[in-house]
Amino acid sequence: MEKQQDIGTPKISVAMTIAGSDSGGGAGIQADLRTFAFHKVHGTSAITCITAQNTLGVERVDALPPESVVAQMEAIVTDIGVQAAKTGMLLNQTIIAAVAAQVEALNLTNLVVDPVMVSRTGAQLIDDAAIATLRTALIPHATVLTPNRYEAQMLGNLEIQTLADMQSAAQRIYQLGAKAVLVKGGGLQGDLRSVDVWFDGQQLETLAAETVETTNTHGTGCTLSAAIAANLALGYEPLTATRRAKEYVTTALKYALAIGKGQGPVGHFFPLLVNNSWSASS
Ligand SMILES: Nc1ncnc2c1ncn2[C@@H]1O[C@H](COP(=O)(O)OP(=O)(O)OP(=O)(O)O)[C@@H](O)[C@H]1O
Ligand SMILES: Cc1ncc(COP(=O)(O)O)c(N)n1
Repeated sequence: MEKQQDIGTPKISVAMTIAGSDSGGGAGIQADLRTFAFHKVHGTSAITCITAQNTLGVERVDALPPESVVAQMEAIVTDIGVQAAKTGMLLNQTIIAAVAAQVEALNLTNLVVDPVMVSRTGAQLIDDAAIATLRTALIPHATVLTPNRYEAQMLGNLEIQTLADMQSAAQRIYQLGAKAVLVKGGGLQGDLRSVDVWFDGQQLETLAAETVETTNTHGTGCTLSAAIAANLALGYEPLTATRRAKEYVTTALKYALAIGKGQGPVGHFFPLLVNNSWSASS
């Protein structure tokens, strides 16, 4: 018998998401793992809570015990190892405190913190005690912190209407200790919806993209932070990782999925479209 040729084992980067499950598959863990897969990064997950959710909204949320979240992180990092991680919906103060302590204990360095506190429509998702712990215990560990308009208003303690307001917010929030802050424009009006502002203590950058006219925007924030983490895992510098992630989100928004009766999710796998159809048959 002929000897099988050794083709070797290709190396793959690994990323971890610490976030909630979205039963509708549009945001949370599901969006993060699809984003990692698109970037050819192996995705691992520490689940914080289970949401009963669809394109119309969240019906119910069940938290996992903080010990479970911490154990998932430990199981992943001590065996497989990760080159980058992101946090999404952490839900309550005890989970936030436990995740922050574990980030420190496991010495996670490339960390994207998506401070899921207020929805794009302005509804507060976590209580004040949880926000306080996020601010003091987790945010200082962030390589990139990605608040949306309302989260930035809360963290920066100011109103945001204009590009100048976004710039002030990024500079103020930077004082909380993240290495870089990206204030996202999705919750603003007109073309500011597709503009984000970056501040890393030195560079103040405006990241602008084409505005996509769609109501199917569910999961854009999760997808952006997961794509930043994927690009960090691939070895890109934080600002480059963020620019690449923004390009990905913009294209995914162009191919957003018109499913459900509400806001459909972005189309993570647009390169798989054939003749503008998702149908598997030719
Ligand atoms: N209509 C749009 N066209 C292009 N880019 C957009 C649009 N809406 C949002 N974005 C971009 O999507 C990313 C996510 O921003 P957004 O402010 O929507 O975050 P979020 O509120 O956390 O997300 P979500 O809407 O999923 O809760 C940002 O880079 C933002 O600029
Ligand atoms: C489980 C879970 N996590 C996060 C979000 C917010 O998602 P996004 O801000 O990307 O719409 C969500 N709706 N559900």
